[in-house]
Amino acid sequence: MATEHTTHQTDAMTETRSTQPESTAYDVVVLGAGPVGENVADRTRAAGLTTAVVESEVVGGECSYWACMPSKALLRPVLARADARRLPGLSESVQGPLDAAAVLARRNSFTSGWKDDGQIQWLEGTGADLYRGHGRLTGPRTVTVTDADGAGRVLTARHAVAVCTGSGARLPELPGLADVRPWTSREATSAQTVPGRLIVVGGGVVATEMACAWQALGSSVTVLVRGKSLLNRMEPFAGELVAEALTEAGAQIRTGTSVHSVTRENGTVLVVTDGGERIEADEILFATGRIPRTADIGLETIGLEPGSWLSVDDSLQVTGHDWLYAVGDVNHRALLTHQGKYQARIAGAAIVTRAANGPVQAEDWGAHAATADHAAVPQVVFTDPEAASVGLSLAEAERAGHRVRAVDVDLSSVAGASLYGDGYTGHARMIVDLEDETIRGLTLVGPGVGELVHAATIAVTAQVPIARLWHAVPSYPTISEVWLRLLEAYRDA
Ligand SMILES: Cc1cc2nc3c(=O)[nH]c(=O)nc-3n(C[C@H](O)[C@H](O)[C@H](O)COP(=O)(O)OP(=O)(O)OC[C@H]3O[C@@H](n4cnc5c(N)ncnc54)[C@H](O)[C@@H]3O)c2cc1C
Ligand SMILES: NC(=O)c1ccc[n+]([C@@H]2O[C@H](COP(=O)([O-])OP(=O)(O)OC[C@H]3O[C@@H](n4cnc5c(N)ncnc54)[C@H](O)[C@@H]3O)[C@@H](O)[C@H]2O)c1
Repeated sequence: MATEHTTHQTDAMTETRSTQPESTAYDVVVLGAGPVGENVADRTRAAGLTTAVVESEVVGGECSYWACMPSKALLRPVLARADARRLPGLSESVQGPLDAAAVLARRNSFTSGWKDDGQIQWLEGTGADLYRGHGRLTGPRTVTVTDADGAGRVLTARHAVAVCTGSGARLPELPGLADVRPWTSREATSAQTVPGRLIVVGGGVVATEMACAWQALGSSVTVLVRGKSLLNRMEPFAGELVAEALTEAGAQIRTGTSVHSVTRENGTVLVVTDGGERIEADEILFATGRIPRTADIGLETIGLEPGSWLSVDDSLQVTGHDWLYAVGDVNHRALLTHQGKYQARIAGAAIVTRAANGPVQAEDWGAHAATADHAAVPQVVFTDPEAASVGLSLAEAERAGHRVRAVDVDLSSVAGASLYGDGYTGHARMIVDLEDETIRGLTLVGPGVGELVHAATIAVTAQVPIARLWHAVPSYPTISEVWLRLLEAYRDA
């Protein structure tokens, strides 16, 4: 790959030569090699733009090592056992505890022992140049990389810098919290032993998934939720059904409960709640949201606020800087790997088109607009039962001023669901826009529904009219027949 090495020193400056970092020019510099940075680089390289990628930890980012992959590796045996336990003839042989050591070992293999050789190989296959070290903007179009030995290197970008530095765990401000050595999502996904008792603080996705995993692996889990319910960004029945199942699995869920203080003595964690209750545990996980990894990336050198989420337009360009893109978690549009990778494809295409002075298709659903971020973000919560959604919930649709109707179906009425497992419990809600009779959102909760959500994503994204959906016939007897029940419920209401 052609790169242009420039030495900024003149002969008159030879005495400073040894202290000036070497400078290398690229078409594109990508800061952060998580799933999103990798995909931006893949797109710009595919179009022949020279591309540098800077990574301070491991290529593959949070998702591969401390988030999606290890968490789902922990949860998969939990969900498989729960499914098996719903089937007479099979349930008798899966009544015992999970082999936690084997589950943790399989999880370890999915993170390649937290080594990134495979991901580096993939990245190098794209033709991008990898720089290991901490990257900071040091002015417009300029990134300085400081490696582990403290040596600096300057990378300049002819066309674009893409900030893809992701997010980190947010901890509440509680006195002495650092001394407690709390778990964040990193420890919750990488722990090598099962704590006897685990307190989980938070009611979001990380809290519910990790409560489900560690309870099944043998911990006694207590979830402290400051609000009234779990998963409160989804339809209310999602949090209710997941809470019921977690409770049935043995976890304790305390809603309306905040941590007043937390200490650790002789290895034991003691939480005093705002109601004065004292709860002891061996570990405590704070699953209390995310902060952007922008505190130390030189934003101040280009007039932006360090530590802030980076606000972007639909082509992922940072407001006020035509050479700067912020893609993935760092822009706070949708903190999900698949959505960040979608943004990466859009941003990559926009960078390539602008570099060639081509026409930018920034209109809704155009090649250079991440419109789905507003209209059709899918998500699967891998708890037992799974909760899957795309688009707007009823509350979100109403808040946005859409004239909608919610259509509800009990999933146990679907033949495929009752075959899937005895006592199948689940629920579906479709949000129909009454202006054009298209679907604005769909939420499914129940065992195995995660694999169903993409059909809904297509329907929402393509704005398929209800009249046409009648011709999309689901196979009998699959859980997908919920679509028929939803259409019937809409027609007959
Ligand atoms: C426990 C957990 C489970 C999750 N499960 C799912 C799931 O099942 N499905 C899903 O879609 N999403 C899931 N997510 C969300 C998903 O992990 C993120 O949306 C995704 O990782 C974001 O990708 P990213 O590339 O934007 O950021 P990251 O994955 O955070 O990658 C950013 C990269 O930038 C690097 N970096 C940061 N600063 C610098 C710097 N100054 N210089 C050089 N490099 C730098 C970091 O080291 C890192 O490698 C989960 C999150 C958590 C916490
Ligand atoms: N399967 C998946 O798709 C998946 C899995 C895990 C995480 N993620 C993504 O990662 C992101 C982060 O997840 P998360 O669960 O950490 O964040 P979240 O924003 O989903 O949930 C945070 C929870 O912590 C609570 N909280 C915040 N501050 C608190 C405090 N001081 N005290 C008590 N409770 C507090 C909130 O009320 C909320 O219940 C999410 O946006 C999610 O999309 C996705």
